[in-house]
Amino acid sequence: MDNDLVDSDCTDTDFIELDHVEKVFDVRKKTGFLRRERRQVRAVDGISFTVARGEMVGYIGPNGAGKSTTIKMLTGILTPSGGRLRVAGIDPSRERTRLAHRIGVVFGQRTTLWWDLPLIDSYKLMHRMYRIPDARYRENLDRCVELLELGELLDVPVRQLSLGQRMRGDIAAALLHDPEVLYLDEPTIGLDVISKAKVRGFLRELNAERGTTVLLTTHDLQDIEQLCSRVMVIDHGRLMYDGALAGLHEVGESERTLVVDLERETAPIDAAPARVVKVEGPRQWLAFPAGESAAALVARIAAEYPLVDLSVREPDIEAVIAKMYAGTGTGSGQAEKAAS
Ligand SMILES: Nc1ncnc2c1ncn2[C@@H]1O[C@H](COP(=O)(O)OP(=O)(O)OP(=O)(O)O)[C@@H](O)[C@H]1O
Repeated sequence: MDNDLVDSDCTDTDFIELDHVEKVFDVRKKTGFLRRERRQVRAVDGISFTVARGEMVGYIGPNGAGKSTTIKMLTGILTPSGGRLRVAGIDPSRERTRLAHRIGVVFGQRTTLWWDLPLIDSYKLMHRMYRIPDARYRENLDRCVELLELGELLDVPVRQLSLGQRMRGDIAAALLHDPEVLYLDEPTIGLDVISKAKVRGFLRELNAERGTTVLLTTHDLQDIEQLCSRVMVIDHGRLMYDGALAGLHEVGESERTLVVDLERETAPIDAAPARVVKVEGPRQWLAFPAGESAAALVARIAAEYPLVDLSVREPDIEAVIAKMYAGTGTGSGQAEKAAS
């Protein structure tokens, strides 16, 4: 990584910096045959936070919360309506091209690859577009091909790749120019368990080895649990929580579910504070506080019951956030305001 490229007006602790950032969209809505009403949608409503160099942070919230809008401002695609925003000391919307050499972006629902070209041709085009020195391009490509298992896929047109293969291809594309910051918008959406594990493993390694700063939006709490020590929750464009995932579970009093398969039907398992919420033959579902260790609970059950198999299900983000609001009485903020 090119540490010598770091701007002097940015320190390692405020590598990404948002200070009361706002984004307001003007929307025209048809209200009658010839009538249109102008409305303002306050997609991001005064958000402030900093991310240190090398941090991996989850950025989560319900649909329409303002996550993508924030990421688009952080890449320079959108200009904030108010507030101050810097990435590596750069104002993204003013110096979008300069910033592009320092950041990588992966949108899970869209691809940056050329649909009809073999994967390797997209990478060759990026090599030239970003003017990546040959040796560095080769080194980064080899590393991504190895760790993301892309070797067999390089000559396959992107349109023929599975979703998981395409996602790994997109992640490699975002990293060929050695970005210091990687924004990932739903990188595991629609992937099967094995593909998710590959993507997560790769991101962990990237962060550990290269110190790449990662900002991750996702609806999958396991992404956060396995990758991020810090999570920020936004809703209605406002920052509602910033801290550890375990703390979020406490605020939201959320529960995880342990699904156990026993050798035979038994009476409901007695393992407080976990409680049986459903029984179907030899399979039982136990809800337990998300902040508690699943390993300790499993060990207790395994010692007393004929356990054959088990899995742990995470609460979904919407449920955690809904409970969080129920506990604090917040979250009913108005995101939309009539402009005139
Ligand atoms: N270009 C736009 N014009 C008008 N409104 C917009 C525009 N882009 C986003 N919005 C609105 O801003 C709000 C925040 O949208 P955003 O896409 O940032 O949410 P999100 O948290 O990424 O949601 P999701 O999880 O569904 O992707 C929504 O109300 C959305 O309808």
